[in-house]
Parts: sequence; C-alpha cells; structure tokens
Amino acid sequence: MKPILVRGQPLAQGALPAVCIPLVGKTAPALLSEARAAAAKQPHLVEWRVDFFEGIADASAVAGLAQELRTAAGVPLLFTRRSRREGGEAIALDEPQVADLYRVVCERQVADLVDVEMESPLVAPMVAAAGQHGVPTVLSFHDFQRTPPLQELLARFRQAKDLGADVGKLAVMPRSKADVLVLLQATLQASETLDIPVAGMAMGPLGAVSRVCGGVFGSALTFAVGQAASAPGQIPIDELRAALAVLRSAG
Ligand SMILES: O=C1C[C@@](O)(C(=O)O)C[C@@H](O)[C@@H]1O
Repeated sequence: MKPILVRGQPLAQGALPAVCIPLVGKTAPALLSEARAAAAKQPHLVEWRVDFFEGIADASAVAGLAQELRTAAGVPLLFTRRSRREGGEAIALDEPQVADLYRVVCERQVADLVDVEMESPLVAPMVAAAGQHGVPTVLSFHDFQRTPPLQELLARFRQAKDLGADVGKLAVMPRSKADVLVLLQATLQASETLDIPVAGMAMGPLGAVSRVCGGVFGSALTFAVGQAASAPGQIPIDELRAALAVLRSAG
C-alpha cells in the first residue's frame, strides 16, 4: 500500500490505512463540537462534508470555518463536497460555484486535501486550481446503486491517475459478497499498478468488512464514525481501531 502524503509526511504509519472521521454537522456550532469530539478519538484525518453545511453558499465563511475545524480536530482536514448524484446532500450551488468554493479554500490554504469527483464537468480546472496552491487532490467516484465490473473499477482508478490525482478513491454498493471481492480485487490491482495511493470501500452492511480489511488489499484510507456516519456501513472508530489492531498483530 502506498500511504497518503500530506506535506511529504504519511498520514498513517506502516501497512495500515489512514482512518478518517467525517464531519457532517449542518451548523458551525454542531461542526465544531463534532471536530472536538473527533480530536479526542485521534483519527489520522477528518473530512468536512461541506454539502451537509447550511452555510455552504458563503465561500469566505466556509474557508474560515474550515480553518477552525482543522484547528479543533488537530489533524489534517479533507475538504469534500459530495454531489447528489454520488450520494451527497442537495446544495444551493451550481457546479461553477462549487469550483469557486474549492478555489477559495485552496487559495486560503485551509484544507490539507480536497476531494473532487472525477465525474464533475469541472474536474480538470478544479484539479488544476488545487495543484496551483499545492493542495493534494483525492479524485473520487461513488456508485450507491451497484458495484461496477472489475474492468470498470480499474478504469476509474486509472482515470483518477490520468486526471492528475494524488489519491484515487472509489466507493461502491455491493449487492452480493462477490461484489465486495470485486471492489477489493480492483483496489489491490490498482495499488500494485498505479504510482499513487488508492482507496477502495464497499458500502452498506455487506461492505463493512472492506472498511476493516481494505488496507490489506492496498487501500490507503478508511472512513469511520466519530459521532455520525457519512455513508452506509461505516463502523464506529473505536471498533474499527480494535479490528485494525488485530490485523496488525496478525500481519
Ligand atoms: O468518499 C467517501 C467515502 C464514503 O462514501 C464512505 O463510503 O465511507 C464516505 C464519504 O464521506 C467520503 O467522501
């Protein structure tokens, strides 16, 4: 597994994936309280899912709050707007406004990583803007309905790399146990063939195992619940950590 780097430093040590707590509050006070609670759990990073935030339309306020959240959490911050199409919340911004929001966040250096959907029509300028300000990009793709076939998943990881990702990330919905294996297989192959870190997770109850063992199959990142989940199948961080410790001692 290739670790995710922030300012040249790996987020997690050894062969285990970085553990990320998502922050999904709707208001600044709720988010700050979530970030403080996350700090107590010592994740490797937090993700601000800004599509949940009711003040998303004010870019300057968002940038200010991103900085406060990062300070409160005491760990690097991944800044993410998840679109409706890929399982996020409805927001009042159109895609050019989202790109503008990302530009402000990157310009002000208030996020350590940004998540950009590779299906966004503005993916290229968003990646370019982040790169201009030295902010690494996680290029992501989510399918909440199904698990695409292996070749499609591999093509998605390759697409992330070709678009200039620092990290490629896929989250899919399994309909069978075999689907979970397909996701793990794609993650393993991509981790062995691409020169960027990759992350793969299967969602929902069937996919929960992938959040625990994904690192064994090359996934550099897993999401765990601090106070509230941002996607189905996420495991509370204390339980996930205990399971990862078992894998570490077995490995
Ligand atoms: O891309 C991801 C992965 C995710 O969908 C998950 O299944 O854990 C959770 C999202 O918050 C994050 O942006």
